[in-house]
Amino acid sequence: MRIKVCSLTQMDQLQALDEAGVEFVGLMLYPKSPRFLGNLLSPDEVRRARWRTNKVGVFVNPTYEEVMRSVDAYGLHMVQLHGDETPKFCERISEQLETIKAFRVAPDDNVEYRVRNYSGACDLFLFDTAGQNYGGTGRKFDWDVLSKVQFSKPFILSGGIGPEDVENVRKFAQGPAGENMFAIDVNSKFEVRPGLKDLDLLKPFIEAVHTI
Ligand SMILES: O=C(O)c1ccccc1N[C@@H]1O[C@H](COP(=O)(O)O)[C@@H](O)[C@H]1O
Repeated sequence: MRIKVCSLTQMDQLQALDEAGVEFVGLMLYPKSPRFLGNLLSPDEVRRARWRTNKVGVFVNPTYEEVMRSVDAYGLHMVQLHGDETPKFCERISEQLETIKAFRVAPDDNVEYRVRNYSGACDLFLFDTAGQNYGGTGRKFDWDVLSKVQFSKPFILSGGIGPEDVENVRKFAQGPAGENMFAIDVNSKFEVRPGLKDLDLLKPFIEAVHTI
């Protein structure tokens, strides 16, 4: 199973995750997040780095110009839209580069209905847990709601996934929704503090996830 590690703010951590074979790393470009990249990394250094990992810019309700400026500055490979972006906006971004549309799932949500207008407007769906803020809740939603959905796009499973979840992810990947599951996404459960990951916790987890 592929893995995305979100909200990195240090060059040495990005380097270590690339060496660990992480497929996607997230750069938090939403200024209101406690994990906001701000000027913690040099865009030039990030753009020039020769990593195999894909750099994903994470945005909440950005303008088209903001996204494109960051794509150029950091050399982003993908964009994750984690707010209330319309299908039209997602489509405009996805004409330029691979686009992940995030959906924050609440109890009893009709996921199939929520995603219905986004099939042609993005490349991947991401399912996270609904909360007071836009993301980084550290809480899981009921993954079973995905088991009944007829998916038109592959998805990334997100929201509160932590070091103890390898077997839960394995079981879910073997179930009815598993064939559409493209990757998992981890974030706050592996933090020392917002923006700084505990690599000792992450590395064995990454290895285990890669066996799924
Ligand atoms: O982490 C944040 O601060 C954040 C803010 C705004 C939008 C998205 C955010 N993070 C995303 O939330 C999910 C799940 O995180 P967690 O595992 O529950 O901490 C992840 O995709 C992050 O990209």
